[in-house]
Amino acid sequence: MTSASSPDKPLDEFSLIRRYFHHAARLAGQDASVVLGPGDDAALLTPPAGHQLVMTQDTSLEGRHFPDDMAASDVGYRCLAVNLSDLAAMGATPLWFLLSLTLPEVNEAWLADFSRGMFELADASGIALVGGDITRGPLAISIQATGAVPAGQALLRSGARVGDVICLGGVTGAGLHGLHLWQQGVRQGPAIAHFRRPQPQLALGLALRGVATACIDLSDGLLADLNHVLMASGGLGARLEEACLPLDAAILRDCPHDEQRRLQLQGGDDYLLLFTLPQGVKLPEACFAIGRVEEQSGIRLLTSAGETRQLEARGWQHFG
Ligand SMILES: Nc1ncnc2c1ncn2[C@@H]1O[C@H](COP(=O)(O)OP(=O)(O)O)[C@@H](O)[C@H]1O
Ligand SMILES: Cc1ncc(C[n+]2csc(CCOP(=O)(O)OP(=O)(O)O)c2C)c(N)n1
Ligand SMILES: [Mg+2]
Repeated sequence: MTSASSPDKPLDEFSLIRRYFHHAARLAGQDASVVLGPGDDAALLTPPAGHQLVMTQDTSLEGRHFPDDMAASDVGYRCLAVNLSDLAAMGATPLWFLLSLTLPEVNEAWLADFSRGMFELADASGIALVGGDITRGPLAISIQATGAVPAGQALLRSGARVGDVICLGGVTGAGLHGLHLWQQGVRQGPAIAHFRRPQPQLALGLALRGVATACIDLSDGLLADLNHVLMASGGLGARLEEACLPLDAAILRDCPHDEQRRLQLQGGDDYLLLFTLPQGVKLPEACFAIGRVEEQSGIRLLTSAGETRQLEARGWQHFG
């Protein structure tokens, strides 16, 4: 975040909220579920009949989740995207979100860009900002998002069964590759776009309801997140086929072989869906079948040379 502050007296907290985050007025009449948005002690919302609410929260910190020289509009977009990705993984339709902002100072240019980027994705995804909180401190953005699923239809991590096909909603690796390129000063190209503005797979999540046996979104890396599904499904294992693992064209071109594998299997920040399908179910468009769920615990790779290699389910971790 740059520190250009306004020469004028900074906006007070309430004016700032009204100026940049009172989006509810634009939603009036458009979203009848929001009885009261920002402005009262709490939001007042009407859940859709016959649905269960799906709630998630993710915090993004400058320097840890996004680089300190990332454009504010991309920061706004990204912080909401990572939460929508969790709703997608549950098969939920987005409804409402709360925004908790910790700001080192009032920088109006930054706030205008941040809110523009955030609302760009909010409007495109049909999710309404209904409240939040603002405090002073090192830049941190925490979003709590709520969605809905018809009762009993949420996609869970725990439903994978032996014999299920393990599938990917796209090509992994671009998230971390984008971060590495960013750190080298690159500011353009598909991997950078992917890192700046991850695209939550909401439509795929909806299409997988009643079809997929388990689902998760990839934030920490393919192996680490697949391991969450296998553990939640009763300690199962998996066999992945090297020949079926899709490799990003730019990674193939730019990176040495070991790095290609690391980005593909352990790179975080992909925000794609990983899901399991019962054998014989048609693979959704633009998805990849990469292996099978097995009884034997652990993740194995069947290499193109026909050897079986044990893989460590390592990925991004904040601690340890
Ligand atoms: N501080 C916390 N208190 C309660 N539950 C938490 C906390 N942090 C994470 N969780 C829960 O642990 C689970 C895994 O969280 P996380 O690793 O952040 O998953 P995700 O990648 O889906 O965001 C989620 O169900 C989340 O709600
Ligand atoms: C500046 C910067 N350094 C490193 C990363 C890589 N990174 C940070 S957190 C993370 C994993 C996802 O974040 P987390 O807080 O674990 O989200 P969750 O799994 O809860 O969705 C990754 C891959 C990044 N995105 N930005
Ligand atoms: Mg989380």
